[in-house]
Amino acid sequence: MSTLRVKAISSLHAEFSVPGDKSISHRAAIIGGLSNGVCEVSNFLPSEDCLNTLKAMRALGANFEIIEELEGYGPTKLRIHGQSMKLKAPEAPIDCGNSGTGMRLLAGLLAGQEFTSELFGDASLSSRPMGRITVPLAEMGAKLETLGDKPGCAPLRIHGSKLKPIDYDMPVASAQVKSAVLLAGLFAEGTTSVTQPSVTRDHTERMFAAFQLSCRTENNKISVPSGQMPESCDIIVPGDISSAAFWLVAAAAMDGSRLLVKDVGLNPTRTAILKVLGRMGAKMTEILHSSTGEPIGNIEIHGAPLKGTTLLPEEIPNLIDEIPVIAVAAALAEGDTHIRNARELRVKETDRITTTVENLRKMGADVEEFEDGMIIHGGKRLKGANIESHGDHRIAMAFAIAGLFAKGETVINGTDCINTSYPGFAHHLDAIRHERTNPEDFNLPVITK
Ligand SMILES: O=C(O)C1=C[C@@H](OP(=O)(O)O)[C@@H](O)[C@H](O)C1
Ligand SMILES: C=C(OP(=O)(O)O)C(=O)O
Repeated sequence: MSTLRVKAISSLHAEFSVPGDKSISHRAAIIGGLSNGVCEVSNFLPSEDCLNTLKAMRALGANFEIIEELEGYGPTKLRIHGQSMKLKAPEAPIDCGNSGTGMRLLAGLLAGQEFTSELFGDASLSSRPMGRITVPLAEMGAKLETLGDKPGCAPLRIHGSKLKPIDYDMPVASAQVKSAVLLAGLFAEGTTSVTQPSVTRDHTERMFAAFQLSCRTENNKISVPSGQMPESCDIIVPGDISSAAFWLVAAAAMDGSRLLVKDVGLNPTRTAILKVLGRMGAKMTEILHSSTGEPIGNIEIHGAPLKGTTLLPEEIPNLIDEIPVIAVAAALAEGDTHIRNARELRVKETDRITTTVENLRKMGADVEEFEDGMIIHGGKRLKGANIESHGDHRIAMAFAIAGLFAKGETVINGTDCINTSYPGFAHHLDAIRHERTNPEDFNLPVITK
């Protein structure tokens, strides 16, 4: 089991970009693989989650060629050969690894195929709820079996069939469920709609538009007609704001620091963290430099003494993956931070309410746990501790950031999981820990094939 050791730093002055967006990379692999030609994808995220989705699409017939590779990880630039909506039956069960997004989106895709397939994942993924997708997909006419030891959990056996369209009132604010139903909708006979209880990330809708698939959003109802063919196109994946969030928090909480994160996704359904850090007192400027498809830009942030805040219920889905590191920011801020209405955290890679609270307490923070979140009474000096990631990438990275502020050494146990979403995190952490200011020290090694 690998570990990271972190000590406090006194300044952070850096400029760099983070690897590609995980959500967008999954969708580029899936929709590119369905398209009617060759798609070049730049800044693809070569993390384990996205590589599993890419391999899944290859098992379904959509091959890819690597143009550029992040050394030791996988493709950052590739060419996907679309299958014009005609997938082949995979020869073996498909491994989704640790990825809820991969499994749920692929299940939607497979529900409409005229063959039987199986999806499985690691222990964490095998304990996450799949009923949220099997229910609407069964309503569309697919037969899905959950084969896991835990009821309603993976592995999934999917007996695909001709689908009928549904008008689905989604009970949870989940972009994965929405996307699974919309992908299935491409293979249904008629128009499929999903109504979401509040705005969730809209990368599927934007990716559909990039591939010239008609898809309408009106008052939180998203509708997709069937009988469409995705027109192949080239995709540039922006940097992942969920990865940038770790450094944004580090800079925000360090008075006198300056950080410039370049070429990062600024999709408004993902930027709630910027609003929260702004309310906490961080000084920020966003400069948008491209807004076709997915908005991309730079974020410049200056640290300041932070104060507590309350996360708004409608913000929760738009910063769900950033909550562990927001909790770290809250522990470093003066006053109370209320994180409630966030029950969804209990069904992520770990129960992130428990794992965040447990590790914050180990570091000396004052935290109250609730069924749907936590209240953090900030301002106590953090102390180094032995942190357990429990195999959860966001927990491992969030507490590496906490370690940059703690008295004494912080040891994070179980850091291999970081490759789920952020290859190169250890390199960036090393540059930050050594208080490097030269942008070149942050570059990750890319090999052209
Ligand atoms: O659609 C996506 O790409 C994602 C949606 C979110 O999950 P939910 O849809 O379960 O909220 C998020 O936590 C996950 O990391 C990525
Ligand atoms: C929850 C996450 O991802 P997924 O649901 O795809 O496993 C995450 O990346 O924090």
